[in-house]
Amino acid sequence: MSTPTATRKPAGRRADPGTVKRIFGYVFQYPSQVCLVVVCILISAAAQAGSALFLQTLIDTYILPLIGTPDPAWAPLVQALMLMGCLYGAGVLATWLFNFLLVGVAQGVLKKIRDDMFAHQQSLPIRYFDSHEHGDVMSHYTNDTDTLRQAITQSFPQMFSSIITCFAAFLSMLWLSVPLTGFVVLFTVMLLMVVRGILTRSGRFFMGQQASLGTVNAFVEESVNGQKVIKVFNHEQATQEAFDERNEELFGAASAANTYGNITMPVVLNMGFLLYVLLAVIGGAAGIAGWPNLSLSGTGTFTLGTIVSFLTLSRSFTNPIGQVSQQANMVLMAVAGASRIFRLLDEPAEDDDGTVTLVRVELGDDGRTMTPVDHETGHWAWQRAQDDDGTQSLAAAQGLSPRAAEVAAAARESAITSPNGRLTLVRGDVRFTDVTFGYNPDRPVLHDITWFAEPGQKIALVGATGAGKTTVTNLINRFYDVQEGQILYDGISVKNIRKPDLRSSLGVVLQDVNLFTGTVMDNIRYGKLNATDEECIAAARLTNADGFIRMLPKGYQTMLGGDGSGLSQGQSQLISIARAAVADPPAMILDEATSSIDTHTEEVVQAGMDNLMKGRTVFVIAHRLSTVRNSDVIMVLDHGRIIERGSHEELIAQQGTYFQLYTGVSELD
Ligand SMILES: Nc1ncnc2c1ncn2[C@@H]1O[C@H](COP(=O)(O)OP(=O)(O)OP(=O)(O)O)[C@@H](O)[C@H]1O
Repeated sequence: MSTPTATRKPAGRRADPGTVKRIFGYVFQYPSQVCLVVVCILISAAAQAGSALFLQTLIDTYILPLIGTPDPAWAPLVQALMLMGCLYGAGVLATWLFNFLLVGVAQGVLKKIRDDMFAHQQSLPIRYFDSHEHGDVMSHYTNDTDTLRQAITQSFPQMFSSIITCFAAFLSMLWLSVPLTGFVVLFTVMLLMVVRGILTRSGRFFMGQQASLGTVNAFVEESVNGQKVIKVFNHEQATQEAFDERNEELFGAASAANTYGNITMPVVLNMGFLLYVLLAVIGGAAGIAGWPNLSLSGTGTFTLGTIVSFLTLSRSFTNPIGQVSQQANMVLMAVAGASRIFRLLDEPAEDDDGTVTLVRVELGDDGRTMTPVDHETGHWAWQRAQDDDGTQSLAAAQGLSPRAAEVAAAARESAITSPNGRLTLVRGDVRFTDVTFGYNPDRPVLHDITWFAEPGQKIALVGATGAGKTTVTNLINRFYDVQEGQILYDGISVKNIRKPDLRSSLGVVLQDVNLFTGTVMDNIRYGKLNATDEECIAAARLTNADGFIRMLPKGYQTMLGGDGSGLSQGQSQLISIARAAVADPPAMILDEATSSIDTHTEEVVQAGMDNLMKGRTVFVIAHRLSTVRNSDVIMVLDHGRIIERGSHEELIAQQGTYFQLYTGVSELD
């Protein structure tokens, strides 16, 4: 099946509204920890402001009176210092505790998000994977979640803590002098305007940075997978250039975002120093002139203690603004990452309106009575839901074209249904009527296809590359749904069969073998998770995989890498055939399943397959026409249309396209 990268969607570049709310939705799943964190942050901020405020008393009440005193009493000063130490200690302890708690909360949130993402990913339709770059999807689990971790452990708490500290410092400053506080506030408003200007510019670059990171990831993943092809075609240079282009884009977005991000703190710090100097001058002058301080604590004059304390508080007031703006950059980045994560989570899951399920049945002597059972019997049946009187599951005549209605009636006629009408024996009777389909609805790939497979037949689909053979099988197992026409499976519209049941009735072996990390035995057992070792070995024997598996260093216990490393392509294919065989499904789709197996082995495997599929329907797609000779029906597809249909002998006798292809007069093009 072709999945051209060009059709894949680029990553989104704008954060979605409501993202922060959703992040907090996850965070508040840990209510007690979050409450404790808030309390600790409050304690830490109060300790900071309290100790700064205490400086005034310390200087004016405990230190200045001692200056010039011949026999100073140190005890009160020591007590005051100890009190201040306790204040600092409480602050440090609270800060440590909330940081400690946040690590647990953040990791819990990330685990939950990864779980949700992976679970949702399993429910997404094939269309999603066909249209999104795989590396980009993967970067949701790495880069995007990492930015979120930073936001939860650092940015959000620090922002909250900064706001509280700021507020506490503000009240404390009012306590010391209202006019000086007014001056600080005015100065801060100016500072905020500068910071806002910087942040507005950096915000959009952070989203771009996350999206570019996804693109770079996707490209690296694609190049690692395609390393051999790159080398064979000497495309190292071109690949390098393509990578540089993407890397350059990432560099641009990241530099822009971080340049703006990184200048915020220095700007705030330097303006803070300026304020510090201005306050020291104004406070000092006011003190010398003896101006009233007009404080909330009662009007007095500016003492040395007041000025020192006020200066410290002014730092506690402006520094958090710098921290907030610094963290705001991180938050913007996290929101960008989280937006991408939530976009994946919001992708509509594969819909499934099917109600008909697949059950194993014991078949009565009359050939019609069916009793659902748990064990293997070699017979399956489609079971209608309790509330389905047949109009939902069986192909209803209404809304169908006359031809489709006729086919549906004929299919119903030939279906073997239990006396109570709830069970229909699975026989592998598949009928396509007037099916038109395009991956993009505007560009049909299959045009008005009508064909049928009788139970137990081996149906071969042949035709040029891109003719639509794989697409036909994609429609049978409902990776995609038809836009027009109907597909019946034992007289039941495939749309009415629950997708998992439909798919477990169809064993699929693809040309692109995907093995998973694990032993050979595990990989075969993937076809049926509760299969015993004996069943797996029997399946391997049947498909002729047993011989080479026993030659492997540890036989069935040999570990395989996810890419089937250590095996030849043909051997990987044999394992995937054994995997399908162990599932023992009622019908099978073999899409170029034996293309990498030598002709001799293929004959043996084919014999095993024929054995396995006796009495069941098999759909075979093969370019090697010798392998489809013994099919009951061969259909020749050309540009999405069936142009010939018949047995090998019939088609040869017709001397049409198949004859030309078979005899080599014409090539598949
Ligand atoms: N996921 C997809 N998205 C969009 N177009 C697709 C997709 N898969 C296949 N196509 C297009 O549909 C057409 C039929 O493809 P299909 O894979 O069915 O051909 P095929 O006959 O199986 O070819 P081959 O013998 O090369 O496997 C092609 O033009 C192909 O480009």
